[in-house]
Amino acid sequence: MVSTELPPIEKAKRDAAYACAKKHVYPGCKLGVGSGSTVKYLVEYLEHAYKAGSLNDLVCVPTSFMTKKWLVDSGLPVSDLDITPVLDVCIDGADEVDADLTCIKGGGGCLAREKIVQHASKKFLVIADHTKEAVSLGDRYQYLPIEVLPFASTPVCLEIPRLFGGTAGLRMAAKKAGPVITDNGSYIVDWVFPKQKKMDWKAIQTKLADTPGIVDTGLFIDVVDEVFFAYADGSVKTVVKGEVETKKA
Ligand SMILES: O=C(CO)[C@H](O)[C@H](O)COP(=O)(O)O
Repeated sequence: MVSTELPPIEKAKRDAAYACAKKHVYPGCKLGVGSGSTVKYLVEYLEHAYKAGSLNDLVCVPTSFMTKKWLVDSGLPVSDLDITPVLDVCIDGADEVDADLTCIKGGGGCLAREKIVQHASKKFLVIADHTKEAVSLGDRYQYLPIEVLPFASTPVCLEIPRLFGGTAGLRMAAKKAGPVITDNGSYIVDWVFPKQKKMDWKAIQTKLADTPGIVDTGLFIDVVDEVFFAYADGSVKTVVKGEVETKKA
């Protein structure tokens, strides 16, 4: 659809996004749209398909300020969960995906809204370049983003290492003095977890979700229906709960 030469990693992100959207987005689809640089290519695909008339009556529910702006700038129909509380499909990126399709998300700080939109969707699909593929979480990406109410941030930073080891600290802004503020007005605590082979992520998620002040974590467990991993050679592998299929893009 777009033939611009891209660096290999960007091309892989685009291949993953296009392959997923071609298979799963249809006219009238109520679509949750994730956040991050891979999702930017999903928005590019949607714009072209919508303007070409092949995605009539599409409705997009964004997971972040940034994605909403991309959708609006692309002329795509934008809604929210008050108007469109039940979605057909949600497509999002990830920071790492393990062999059980458990994901770490939140590198862009949008994890709470991403999880809410995912939960509102009948199907959840992940698009990723090959650098996100792992056997176990922590193989490539060493920290878990956690959204925290500002009032609770110091106790939470102390409690997480006490419970599970590692270190935890506030994510600091790059072009502002002080912490990153999420779209919900919260902080992000990045927990650098210990590099153990077997972490019980379900138990960790339960414990963290029970901790006062934690809004949510970037762990997405047992919610992924299909992952699209794209590689530098142009192939795209889809993984559906244990079943793998690889296609040339
Ligand atoms: O969870 C996210 C944002 O909160 C993103 O989906 C994740 O960080 C992947 O981003 P990218 O596609 O830029 O690598």
